[in-house]
Order: sequence, then C-alpha cells, then structure tokens
Amino acid sequence: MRHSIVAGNWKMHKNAQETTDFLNELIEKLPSDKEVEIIVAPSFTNLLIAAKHLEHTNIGVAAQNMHQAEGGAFTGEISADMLTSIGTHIVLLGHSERRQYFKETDSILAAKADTALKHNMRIIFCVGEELKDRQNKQYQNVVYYQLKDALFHLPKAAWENIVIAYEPVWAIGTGETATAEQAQEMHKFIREQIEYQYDRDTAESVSILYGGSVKPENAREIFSKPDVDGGLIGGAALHPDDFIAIINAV
Ligand SMILES: O=C[C@H](O)COP(=O)(O)O
Repeated sequence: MRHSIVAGNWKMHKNAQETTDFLNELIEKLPSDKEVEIIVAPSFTNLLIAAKHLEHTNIGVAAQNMHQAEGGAFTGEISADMLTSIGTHIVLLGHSERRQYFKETDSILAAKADTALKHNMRIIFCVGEELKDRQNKQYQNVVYYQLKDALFHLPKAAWENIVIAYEPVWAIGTGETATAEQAQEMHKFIREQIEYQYDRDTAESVSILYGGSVKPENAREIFSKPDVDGGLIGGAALHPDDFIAIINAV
C-alpha cells in the first residue's frame, strides 16, 4: 500500500562502531509520532548489527544489493537466502552506482528482482536518467525502458512488494537537486506507466521516492509534491540530525 518512506542508503560508509553509534543516536532522537516508514541500508557487514539494534523498533533494514543466483561459485557475492536468513527482507536494486560501476544491466536487474520476490523480499528499485538524457529530452524514455525491461514482466501482485526510487544520476552526490517540479513530473510519469502496464489501482498503490541531493533544506518542498512519497537519501542520511530532519519534512 502506498505510504511515506524515508530510506537512508549509506553506500560504502560506516564501519561496525559507526553503525552502532548512528543507530543509538537515531533511536534516541527519533520522533515517535511520525507516520513514515524509516529504512536504513548499511553495508553487508553491518546488516546483522543493524538488525539486532533495530529489533524492537519499527525501523527497517535493507541491503544495498544482492546477487540474482540462489547460490554457487560467485566469489564476493551475497544471495537472497543469506540476506533473509539474517532478517534482511528489503533490498535496493538498480542503484545508478551499481549500473555505472558494476555494469548491472536491465536484464540482470530483472533477474535480481525475480529472485528477491521469490524470497518474499521487498525491493526498492532505482531508476533515473543521466544528464545527457535530460539535455536531449530523452529522460522519460530512459526511465520508461528501465522500468519496462526490469520490472514490467512481473505479475501485478508483485507490485505490493516494489517501491520505485527516482534518482536522476546528475543529482546524486552532486549537490544539484532536481526541482520539486522536475521530480513531480517524473514521478507522475512513472505512475502513469505503471497504470498503462497494469491498472490504476496498482499505480496508485506504489510508493515512489525521490533521491538525489536531498537535504533538510530542500526535503519539505520536494516531499510536498503529490506523486512524491518520500526519499532515498545518500549523503544526508549519514548524519542522524540531518536524517531526522528529512524524516520530519515528510
Ligand atoms: O541512494 C541515494 C542516492 O544515490 C542519493 O545520494 P545523495 O543524497 O548523496 O545525492
């Protein structure tokens, strides 16, 4: 069901002690009355620490990636079964850094989505165009094909477990944010594509998050848009006070 979500993607930041310190501070300072789902995505090595720390809270823990195979000779990789066996039932897939640096294609991501869903995991699936696509006015086309090639083969019921994160690549870690209007335009477009592929109820039930240089200063305006259901936060999710300020902006 569509609802507000703020997720913090820690990327390759925070060791075990830093994870513990962050979560202690987050639990201590977090307002209890916000109707927003909160998720943190630490590195693989800190997932178990996070799961144990957050056991009696309603803060969720997500992995930043997983392999599409059930198991096998894939040195350095992590399977869905490994994640769920430590209580991690949410996974980010298709982050632009995975696409760019680790050459994850839409067909690999389709296989990852299939595997995650088979293991009853929820997926936060990232899409987003590069700067050249926006300049060439191809940004909607690019995002359409990312959705179609990785997710539109799935049955309607699968969408109960999918959250979309729109992250324009040119806005990630650059300090340059999409305007609230640009975010709204794309979020509306994404919702429409889900409606055309499935139906209106499905489209209306999907939470669509914005990511890309969200900060306490700009979060409220972006989150105020009708098709923006929250954010996937990178840099500003590394500091408890900033992360909480963004949660409060929902
Ligand atoms: O997953 C998070 C996004 O890549 C956004 O990162 P950022 O907030 O540092 O721009």
